[in-house]
Amino acid sequence: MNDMTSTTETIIREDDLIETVADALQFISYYHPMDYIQALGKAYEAEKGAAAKDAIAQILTNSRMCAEGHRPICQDTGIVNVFIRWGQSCRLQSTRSLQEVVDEGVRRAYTHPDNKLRASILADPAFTRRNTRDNTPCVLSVEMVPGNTVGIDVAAKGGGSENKSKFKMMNPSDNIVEWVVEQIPSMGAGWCPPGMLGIGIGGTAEHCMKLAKQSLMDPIDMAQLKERGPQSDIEQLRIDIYDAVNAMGIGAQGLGGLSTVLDVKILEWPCHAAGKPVGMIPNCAATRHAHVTLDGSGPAYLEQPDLDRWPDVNWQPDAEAKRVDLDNLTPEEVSSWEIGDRLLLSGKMLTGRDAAHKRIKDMLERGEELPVDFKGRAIYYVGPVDPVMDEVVGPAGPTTATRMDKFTEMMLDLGLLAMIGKAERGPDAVDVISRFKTAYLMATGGAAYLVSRAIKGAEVVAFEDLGMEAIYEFTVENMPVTVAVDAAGNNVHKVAPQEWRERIRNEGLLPVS
Ligand SMILES: O=C(O)C[C@H](O)C(=O)O
Repeated sequence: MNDMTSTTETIIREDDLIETVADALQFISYYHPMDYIQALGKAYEAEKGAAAKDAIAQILTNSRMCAEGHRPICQDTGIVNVFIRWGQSCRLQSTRSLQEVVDEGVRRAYTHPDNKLRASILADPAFTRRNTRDNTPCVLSVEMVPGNTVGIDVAAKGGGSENKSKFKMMNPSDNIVEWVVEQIPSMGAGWCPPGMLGIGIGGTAEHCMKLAKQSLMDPIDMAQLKERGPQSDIEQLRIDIYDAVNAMGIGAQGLGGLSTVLDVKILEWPCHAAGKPVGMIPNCAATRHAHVTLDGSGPAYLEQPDLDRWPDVNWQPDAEAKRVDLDNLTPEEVSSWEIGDRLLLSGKMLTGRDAAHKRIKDMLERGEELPVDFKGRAIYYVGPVDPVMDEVVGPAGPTTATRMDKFTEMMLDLGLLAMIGKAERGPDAVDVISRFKTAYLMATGGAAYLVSRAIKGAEVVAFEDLGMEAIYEFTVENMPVTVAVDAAGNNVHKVAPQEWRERIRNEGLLPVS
């Protein structure tokens, strides 16, 4: 009962809130929301770009594997965002703050022994960047509302998509569609399209960003909206942005294609006459959120989805893919690869991401000897989830390679032959790659559990204190990757979206919905 006039107090027990948050976070770590997975299934059917279709197939296959195996959809199990609508007749029975109680739920979820999730949260972000080890604290927003229930939205937001958030304090007459279209190229593919765009309009600088994030909690309904037609200016704006962004041809993982966004969500709030604040936050292929309601009767649990409703897509490696023996990799072989080539990697590779690269740089500057020899090796930009049961490693998909651009010359100077990550490389990194006649390969972001099946051995070889950011040596068997930058300096993320933008325009290919 959600009764404004109710005088009875509802007691929300601390344990019930903790259990509810923990259960919801475990649930969303392995079940995609049904609306997302079905919209992605439709995008798969409609997709005409072969590389983008292959990437979507990997994401769909990964999604089903995670739903069946109860393991995380993505190695980046996110920063927890919790939105609570607290009914004013409810009282939390606890001596701890609401933040502490919700964080206890986060802690319990992320350290669950059967499905341990990755701890990605670092305290002291500007300086020592210490991992808090249990993914706390979450980012909590509370709104007091009439009633005697507590509505909770939990989301686990990936870092790659959060990194691409945008904000502009617009002039009142500025055009929002034009601004969004201007931002999209600078977002690259690090936000793991196809996903959603959440947009907040109005309020103040900080409030429009919160609205943008909150809008992503709504289910995907663009197909229904287009079918029934817009009934408000905001709905028309959603459609205009959706069509304009998909016409850009960026496609899944930036590989060129018809589906870049599956939906555009907008929330608005009145604002000052002098401005028009607009915030935009993309959500990646690992879209994870759920809604639960507490009414004082005990913990709230989410209903298990019907796995038969997952699209029937079973990704298999391309029969034409080139097999690569990493243990005998030569500069000549690397130079022979061309953008778009599908490779199946076997043998040993090193891993390393942000913190490891920074430490290597610091050690080189101090003239210290590195603990690992990179000569002739391939490096995979990844921070895996810890293994459970008989796994050698948990889900281990790629992280955004662009963040490693500033270290690329240093690493290639150490003799590295190939890099594996996700999304595009910047122009400087592409120049360095072609100057050193090496290559950048991409794995599919959002297919972390599927990728981890190719990893047969994993051993930490340096910087163990960095946790998931340590340097591992992985032994892989037929790990699927695509050549994204070749030794000649060709760049798939530059040419493919261009080609698809023209095809969409010239052949009248309608963006899917
Ligand atoms: O942290 C990660 O593993 C990946 C990150 O979400 C990214 O997309 O770059």
